[in-house]
Amino acid sequence: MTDTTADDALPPLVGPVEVVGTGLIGTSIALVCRRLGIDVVLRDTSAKHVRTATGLGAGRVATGVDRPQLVVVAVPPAAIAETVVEALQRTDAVVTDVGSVKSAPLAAVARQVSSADLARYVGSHPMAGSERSGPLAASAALFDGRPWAITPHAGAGAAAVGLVESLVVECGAAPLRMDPAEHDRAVARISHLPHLAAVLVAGRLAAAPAEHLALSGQGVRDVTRVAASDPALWQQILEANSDAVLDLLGEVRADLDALMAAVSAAPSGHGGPDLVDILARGNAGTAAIPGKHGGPARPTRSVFVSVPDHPGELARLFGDAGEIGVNIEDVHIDHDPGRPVGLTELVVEKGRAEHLLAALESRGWTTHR
Ligand SMILES: NC(=O)c1ccc[n+]([C@@H]2O[C@H](COP(=O)([O-])OP(=O)(O)OC[C@H]3O[C@@H](n4cnc5c(N)ncnc54)[C@H](O)[C@@H]3O)[C@@H](O)[C@H]2O)c1
Ligand SMILES: O=C(O)C(=O)C[C@]1(C(=O)O)C=C[C@@H](O)C=C1
Repeated sequence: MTDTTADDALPPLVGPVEVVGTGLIGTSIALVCRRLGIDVVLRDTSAKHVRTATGLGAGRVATGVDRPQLVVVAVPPAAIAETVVEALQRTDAVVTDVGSVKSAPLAAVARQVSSADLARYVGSHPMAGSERSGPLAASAALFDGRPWAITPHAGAGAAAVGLVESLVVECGAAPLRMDPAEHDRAVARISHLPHLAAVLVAGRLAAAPAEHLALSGQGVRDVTRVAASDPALWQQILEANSDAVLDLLGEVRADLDALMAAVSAAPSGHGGPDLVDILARGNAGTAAIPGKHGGPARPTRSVFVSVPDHPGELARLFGDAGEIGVNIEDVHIDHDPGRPVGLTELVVEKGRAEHLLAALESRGWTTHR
């Protein structure tokens, strides 16, 4: 894997950019391009999605005479290869796709186009998204600071690779060049297995007694968020990467057996050494996840603030944090049923938390230490 990039050496993205698939990812990319003043043309098998995306200001409906500089294919995984082939044959543009799996679509495209056309195709994959689908979930800020894999094949043209990297940089993401097969093994571990773990945990909730669910706190929400994603999309992702996913599931099956043995061996339910080793391995895994901006994760601390449930109060809290000079790394908002306040958790750099607490209190905010 290579961290790129010398921005000034990249070919400029001037457009038009054609986006095929105006869902969450396609419309988000289109919004970024429009913000840069680039002409964006939109295509989708769903006329409703194109209408919604144009209504959001993401671009205009494609015509028969557009000459795109770049085509971005943002359709579901099973439709990627045929859509990339169609774009390579219909235009003379550079073509990228944003699909979650890279090797299988590349192999299918390579079987169907000439090597000259294949040189204009460069796969990519933004590591940003949501459990929501469709254009209404889109945001121009979706890719800010996120990794975005670029997975050129051996015959890809240098200018085509550079143009795709320009798109990634313009979207505010961090480009990482990777071999397609290595990419697929990586996402099996850092995206597909976590998704399946969330699904298994959330599946245990589906028919749970109401009095169990009434106790739900942040832990279960943190672990299950992505399980709310579109099952049809994820079926296609997992089928396209089944070998790498199955290898990991086999390892997890062995881990589960070890975990069950450790729990049952624990003296009077208090956890013996094996159990604590397994739990500590989880600590090591979470510590290994790089921080939002790459490199090791910076230690953070949560600052809890009560926010009155009135229009403008959250904006005032964020404005105050900005004036105090503390960067908010993440935010969670919990509503207290029956009370006109929300509990807002601001995740900030650990060393800045005390300063933020004191400064917010001096401005009249109710904090929880
Ligand atoms: N959802 C995520 O978090 C995420 C993140 C990174 C990459 N991806 C990848 O991006 C791609 C799009 O995912 P999404 O979340 O935006 O899905 P989405 O369902 O929000 O959007 C997909 C869009 O493609 C359209 N479409 C379907 N078949 C088409 C076809 N043959 N031609 C033209 N349009 C077609 C649909 O109508 C829809 O508007 C997928 O390949 C997915 O693997 C998703
Ligand atoms: O944040 C989320 O909701 C996601 O699931 C995003 C996520 C991921 O696993 O990180 C999911 C699938 C995509 O291929 C890329 C990104």
